[in-house]
Amino acid sequence: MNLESPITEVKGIGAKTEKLMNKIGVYTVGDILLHYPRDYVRFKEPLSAGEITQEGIYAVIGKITSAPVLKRTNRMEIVQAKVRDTAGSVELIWFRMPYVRSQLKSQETYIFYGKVKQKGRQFCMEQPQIYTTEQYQQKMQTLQPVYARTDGLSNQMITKTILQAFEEISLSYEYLPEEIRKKEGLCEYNFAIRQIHFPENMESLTIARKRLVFDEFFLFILNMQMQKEKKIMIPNDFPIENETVIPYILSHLPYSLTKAQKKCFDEILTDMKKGTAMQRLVQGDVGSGKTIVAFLCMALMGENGHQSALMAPTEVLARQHYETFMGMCERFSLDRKVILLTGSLTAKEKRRAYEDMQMYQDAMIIGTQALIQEKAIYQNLGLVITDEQHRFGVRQREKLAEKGLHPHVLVMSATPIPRTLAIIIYGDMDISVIDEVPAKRLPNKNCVVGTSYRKTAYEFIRKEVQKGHQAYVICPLVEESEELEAENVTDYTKKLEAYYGGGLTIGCLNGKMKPAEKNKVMDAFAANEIQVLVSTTVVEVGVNVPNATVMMIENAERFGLAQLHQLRGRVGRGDAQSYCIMVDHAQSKESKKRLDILNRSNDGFFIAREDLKLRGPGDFFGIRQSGDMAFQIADIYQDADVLKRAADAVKELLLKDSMLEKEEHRKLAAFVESTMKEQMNL
Ligand SMILES: Nc1ncnc2c1ncn2[C@@H]1O[C@H](COP(=O)(O)OP(=O)(O)OP(=O)(O)O)[C@@H](O)[C@H]1O
Repeated sequence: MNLESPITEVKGIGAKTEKLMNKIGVYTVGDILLHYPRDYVRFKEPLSAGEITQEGIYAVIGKITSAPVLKRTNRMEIVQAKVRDTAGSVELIWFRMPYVRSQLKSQETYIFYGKVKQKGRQFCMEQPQIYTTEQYQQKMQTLQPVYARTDGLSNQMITKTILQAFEEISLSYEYLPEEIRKKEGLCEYNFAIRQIHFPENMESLTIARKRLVFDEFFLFILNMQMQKEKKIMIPNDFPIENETVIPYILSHLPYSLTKAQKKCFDEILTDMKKGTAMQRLVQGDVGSGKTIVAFLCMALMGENGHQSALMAPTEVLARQHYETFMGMCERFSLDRKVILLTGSLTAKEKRRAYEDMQMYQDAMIIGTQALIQEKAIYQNLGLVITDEQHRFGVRQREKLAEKGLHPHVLVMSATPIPRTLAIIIYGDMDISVIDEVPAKRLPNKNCVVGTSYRKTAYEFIRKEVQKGHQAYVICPLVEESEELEAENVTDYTKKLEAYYGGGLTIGCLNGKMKPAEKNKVMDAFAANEIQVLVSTTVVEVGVNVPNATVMMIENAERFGLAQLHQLRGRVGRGDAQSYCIMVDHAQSKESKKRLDILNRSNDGFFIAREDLKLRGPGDFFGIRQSGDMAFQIADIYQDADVLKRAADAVKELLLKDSMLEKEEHRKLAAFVESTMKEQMNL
């Protein structure tokens, strides 16, 4: 077995599990090993039965007071037992596990681990894991991985598969040159990949993570720099001869551009008139007005007879932009074809979109990744605008170039990255910054509260809705989790429905829904048919419903500051005063300190800088700052130092051996080559 072997070669993986694995992007043995945990949990200090006073995940220590009983219903067998102390008891229930009965001996002490629910006045633990005291002590030393997963594929199944894969595979390669590894004090790849899944302790996890983060940055920058070396300047094939559309649009806009928007557009215009194709990044804080800049660019292209495309990260956003652009064309009486191309269009609609792309040489085309697939054939594509999530790297440019296309490229980013870091990450691009929001807008009012404040928050939401406004409530999880204690949208929606008792219309949105369902919910929210939207972070990037004025975030402590800032950027987009309520479940000193930064400022760049100051190595549980960047484990904020070191290491390496031809760099060259090929297969 090797890394390229199909996942079915791992013992125990049949066709059914294979399908589920595919759903989380796992096709090969290599894929599952790169499916890093998204969190870790420590086994908790055990409590005695009487110490349990509310629902949650617990370890309960105690004696089984009487022999477990086995009950048979016509559907299944159920084993029941009880742990008891003088202050209380917890009932234990196992479904479809009759063998448990013979495992447990009356009057012996065990530790039971699992989720406790309250049924009437009795606390109940369902499907608890059983440990002896010694076994549990050992477990407490280790950290348990928690993986991103899908319905039907349990954390245990993923864990088992990875353990099995480690048994069967020999991981002996080390591609990082010894010199770099030593200088940077990095552990071996072998060690890192094992420890990231099954860390022996916190220290080894930190060591492992350091290595993998370094690798990710190092390979990314190396790739970029090597391509840059090879790259010949692409000539600008799209002359701008007519600019009249710009002053025309600007004079018909209901507002005037901010100074920062103007400066940014001027920089773009200068690029477009240069002899070579543009490659520019526009960084703008949430709500700073990037969309109008994109529209101006695309209108200009159309005016000069060139097509342009805007690639959004999600269907929801693509549709939103499409509607906005259609609306603007109408308002400015611009006779320009706007085409929508996304994966969820029907076959007939897609065919129509392709035909329109053939017919209208000056069209504005808006869509998702579907825009760069085989069947999308352009006429004279002069400009591609994308966002950082699908950062249109050299690879994708090559993909377009294969089709004979060399458009200008504009990348839009709402992640406020300090300039020093942006220069490294976007080393192959020029950078513009929109560093102000429209002046008339009222800054959001923020508060950080505990869970006891919920009722007040719900009543506040009710009042805002009565005024005609809308609210978002964000939860970290889609559904209840066995491993993580955090709110989930499924149960929360029910809870809110029960609370408001039909008085308010509640909607539910999450990433697992089909695109068509998501569109329906978003359309209903945009039309104010849904007044309170309970959602995961799928609304994070770019959603623009200016009528929404409340953003309530449950488990705010579980999100990165940049992510929270993005989330609250969904409100305060219209004229009305908006509010962000962050519910801190941890109430720890650290979480208070972090959330206070958001409380104090609405400026994304300030937040990013403060966040950098606060963070230390190893400070990463449950928090992925910039999940929207191209990195799997590395985090540009938290790992800013490593990013700089990796950039220096690449520079030094390429100075010595610019094409990686030396013997000691062979393995690295081969590795870079293979990762590049992978990226080509988009
Ligand atoms: N100069 C301006 N003055 C007043 N309003 C503006 C200005 N520019 C844009 N807007 C409005 O501000 C709102 C937010 O703009 P836009 O959707 O472009 O934000 P964005 O930069 O894409 O932010 P995000 O990254 O959060 O999506 C829109 O409703 C837009 O019409």
